[in-house]
This record gives sequence, C-alpha cells and structure tokens, in this order.
Amino acid sequence: SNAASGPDTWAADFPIADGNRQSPINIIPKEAHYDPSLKALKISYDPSNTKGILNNGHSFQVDFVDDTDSSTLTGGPISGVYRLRQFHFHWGGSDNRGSEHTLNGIKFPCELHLVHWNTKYPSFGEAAEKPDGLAVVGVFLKIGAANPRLQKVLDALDAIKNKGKQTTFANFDPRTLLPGSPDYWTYEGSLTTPPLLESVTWIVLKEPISVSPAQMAKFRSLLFTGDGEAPCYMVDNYRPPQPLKGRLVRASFK
Ligand SMILES: NS(=O)(=O)c1cc(F)cc(F)c1
Ligand SMILES: [Zn+2]
Repeated sequence: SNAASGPDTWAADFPIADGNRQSPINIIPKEAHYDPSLKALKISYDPSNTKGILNNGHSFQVDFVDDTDSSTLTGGPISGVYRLRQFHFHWGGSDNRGSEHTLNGIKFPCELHLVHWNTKYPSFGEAAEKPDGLAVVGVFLKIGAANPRLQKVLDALDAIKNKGKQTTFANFDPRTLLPGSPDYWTYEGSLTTPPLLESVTWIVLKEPISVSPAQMAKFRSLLFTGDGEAPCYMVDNYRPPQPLKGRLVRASFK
C-alpha cells in the first residue's frame, strides 16, 4: 500500500487499527470450527431499492434505499433483521492480489462486500458504532470466464471515473452476484477502512464467483483522484489481513 495514506498509516489517526477485532483476516479452513447451530443465510433484496452508484475515492459503491425492511439479511450467525445499505469491491493492480480476506494465505484478485446494518438501531451511522451493528457478506472473485452478472455494474463505471462522481443506477438485484453454495465462514471483526469500527459480523462465502481479466481491467480504469487532479488509478484498495488475537472463525459447513 502507498506510504502516504495506506493501511500502515491508519493507526496514527485511528488507534483502533491495532484493536482486538480488526478485519480482514487470513481464513485457514482447517482451523475453522464447524458450528451445526449456525443457520442458513436468508437474503431477500428488492431491486427497486437500488439508489445509485458512486466513486467515493477509495472504491465504488452501489447504494440502496434503506428506510424500510425491503432488502434484508437474516439468519446465518446474526439475530434480528439487518438492512442492505450498499455493496462495493476491493481489488488489486494485477490478478495476484486485491482481496482483503485471504484463504490459506491466498489472495484473490477482487472481493465483494455487501454491507447491512442492524435494525435494532435507528440508522446505519448509529449501528456502525455498536459491536453487533453491522453484517458484511464477503464474496471472493476469481479469474475465469466473464461474469455476465457483473457487467451492468462495470458498464456504469465510465460515468464515475473520478472521485466524487455518482450516477443513476436502478433495478439491480445484488443476489445475482452471489455464488450457488450457501457455505460460509463467520467471525467478529471490523470495518476494513477508516474509521475501522469494530462493529462487523463478517460472513465470508466459501465459493468464489468468476471475473474475467477484461472485467478486472474495468475495475482498474477507475481513478482515486478527482477531476482536474493528476490521475491515479484506483487499484490495490485492500487492507491486508490483521492479527486474529484469539478469535474463533466458525464454519457453517463440515
Ligand atoms: N470494507 S467494509 O465492508 O469493511 C466497510 C463498509 C462500510 F459500510 C464502511 C466502511 F468504511 C468499510
Ligand atoms: Zn469493503
């Protein structure tokens, strides 16, 4: 990561960067504990909640209307109802890196995060400050055939090349981005970007989805920089794995 503002500099402004439940982590499947009490994830999204797509200067995100319980996550390791807020990605400058979570030390070229907040709190902002406030579903992307489900998202990127740009984006069902297998690992962690709040129940799906090299090039065509600034390609926007500090990683499958 670059010295100026990369992950190694965050502890100065956000001491929680060295906390006891930081994310991401390296997942070692053989060291995960199968928990038969873990429920299946229940995901119910309403595509009409899609609000827009934004280049926020560190990734791009697709935002959802979250003022009703029409796009929710329940079941799995969580209790209660969590509402979909946004999804976004992290990726590398080449196919050998990019994911935040790793599997047996292996980095994937890209990782999708679907961010949900616990409706026992009045808002996303309030929930983000509570230990059980957020639930993020992580999906690995691996190089293979072009993924037609990604294409609508990637085709919108030309309109949000620079930091701060947003455009309309409607009627997208993020469920189409999920793999077939329901198997997941889960652990208690944090946001992976500042403010690094320790409020996330992570749910990392075992089965990756595919992305082609040409599709990865689309991700890498975005800019970290604003219009009129010296352009800097948006790549390597991932935090490396953080110390487990005694946490258990549970598996929903044997
Ligand atoms: N990358 S992440 O999913 O942990 C995340 C989600 C979020 F809503 C805000 C953040 F700053 C970071
Ligand atoms: Zn993320």
